[in-house]
Amino acid sequence: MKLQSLIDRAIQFPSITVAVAAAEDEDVLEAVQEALRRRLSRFLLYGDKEKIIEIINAKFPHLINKGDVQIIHALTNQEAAEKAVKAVHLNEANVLMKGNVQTAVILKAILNKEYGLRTGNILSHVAVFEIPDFERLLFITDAAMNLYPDLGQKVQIIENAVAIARSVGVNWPTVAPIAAVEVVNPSMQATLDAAALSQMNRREQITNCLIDGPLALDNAVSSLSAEQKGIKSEVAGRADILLVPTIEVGNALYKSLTYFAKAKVGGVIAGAKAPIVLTSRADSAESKLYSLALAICSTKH
Ligand SMILES: CCCC(=O)OP(=O)(O)O
Repeated sequence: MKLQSLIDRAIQFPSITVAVAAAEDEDVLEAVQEALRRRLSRFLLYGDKEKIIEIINAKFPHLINKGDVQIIHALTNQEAAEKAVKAVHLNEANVLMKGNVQTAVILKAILNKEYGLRTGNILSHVAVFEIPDFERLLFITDAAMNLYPDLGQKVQIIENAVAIARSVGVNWPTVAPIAAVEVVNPSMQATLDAAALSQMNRREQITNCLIDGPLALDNAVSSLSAEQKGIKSEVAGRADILLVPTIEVGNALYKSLTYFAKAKVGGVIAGAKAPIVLTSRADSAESKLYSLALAICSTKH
């Protein structure tokens, strides 16, 4: 399965409005151009207006006369993030998109008690990868938001990721809580949580998916590795979603897939009032477009 399938799916939904925080970035504006070309969405671009127009004039001149794009000036990245979040809060936009702004700055606005986008649920990051020589899309959570989730938070992180996977057609995803080993070790919290999550799934406390762990990364994604190690698990070698134990594991895995394995990626924050497109600032325009498609698929239409 390819990430292009996300765009094919997103095209079928009615066009929505996306609020971009700190849009003064070439890759962001290229993704905007590609989304407009496919009639995926309209855009409210928040940021340094002069810089945005300068990049558009130099690189994407067709954008400037589009009625589907509105540019709103903001003095700082923080102001751009606040204004974009407020636009979603006020239902002027259906999706929020991180532009050239640090994750921490946009998260602060998202979590604002007055105008932020929190619901009762935990917010968590879900990334989906198309990896060369790997036959299916692989979801990884959480590489960007929750630092050291406890068991209760992991339950909600899985539920958010399952909802995202289902929104793009992976209807009964297999979930591997990842650890350094595939046996329960009382000294390793990740293995204890993985065992508890698997049992909660068996007892239908976590539904719409199949969870089994702990699994190490190799036996989660490779049946051969699982076979060689004698691991009997319905998820081993078949994992659709990898639940990582900490943000460091998730973020390093995310970036090693994109930098070393040349994977393509799309990423969103789930569990908020509206989907939030959140990639690394250094990700390509293509990745930002896939992320937008993922957000559109997961929007309540
Ligand atoms: C999903 C990756 C979040 C991240 O690490 O963003 P930056 O690279 O922009 O810090």
